[in-house]
Amino acid sequence: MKFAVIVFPGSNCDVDMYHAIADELGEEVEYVWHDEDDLDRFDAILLPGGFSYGDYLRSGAIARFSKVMAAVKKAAEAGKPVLGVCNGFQILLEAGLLPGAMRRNQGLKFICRPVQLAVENNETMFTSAYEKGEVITIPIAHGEGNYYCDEQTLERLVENKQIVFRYHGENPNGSLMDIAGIVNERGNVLGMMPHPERAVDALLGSADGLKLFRSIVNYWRETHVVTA
Ligand SMILES: NC(=O)CC[C@H](N)C(=O)O
Repeated sequence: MKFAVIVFPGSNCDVDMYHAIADELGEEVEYVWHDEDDLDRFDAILLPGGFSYGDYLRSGAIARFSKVMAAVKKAAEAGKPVLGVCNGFQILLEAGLLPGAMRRNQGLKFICRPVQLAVENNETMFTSAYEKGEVITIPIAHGEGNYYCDEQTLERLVENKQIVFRYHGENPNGSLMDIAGIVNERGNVLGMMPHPERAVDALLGSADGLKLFRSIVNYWRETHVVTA
């Protein structure tokens, strides 16, 4: 299975993402610069965190016009797994690949620390290796993670089980319904504020993020590898 890590000017979690896939997961991975327009050779697309274009206007608001985003849309339409973490999530929202928007954190401060998440939906291609309701520890690092959407959208998210991760115990940024991560209706595009790529080894304080990447590989094998 081959992963793409999309790199924008200002990305800063691309190396961690690459490390998680290459060294911890043991799968093929390649960096892809934002001005590429063909992602057909990849099976899954990863949009890492950072400060693309310096977070000017709003986080992700400029990156979504990058050439590569048309190819990300195409991959999403083809049903390939697309994961956006933190700034990657913000870009997916700005690009309209996920519903809703991000506001500044309620306390108006950048927050960088581990938080607890509850796995709300473990029936996605990103979460099948978790138990339903499992509480996991994953670090956050953002200034704009206060997820917001209108009432109708929220109802739809709940009805379709699109809320995948919720903050557990304490909500660090004021997001609606403690939302930490959502998928699109089809279930193949996941955006999340916490950083699973920073939680792939007990040495880093948690390895809980690894199951997310394993779920993607399991999904891909189930759908692509033919066994006798
Ligand atoms: N780690 C990140 O991706 C940061 C995202 C974005 N720049 C923010 O502060 O909200």
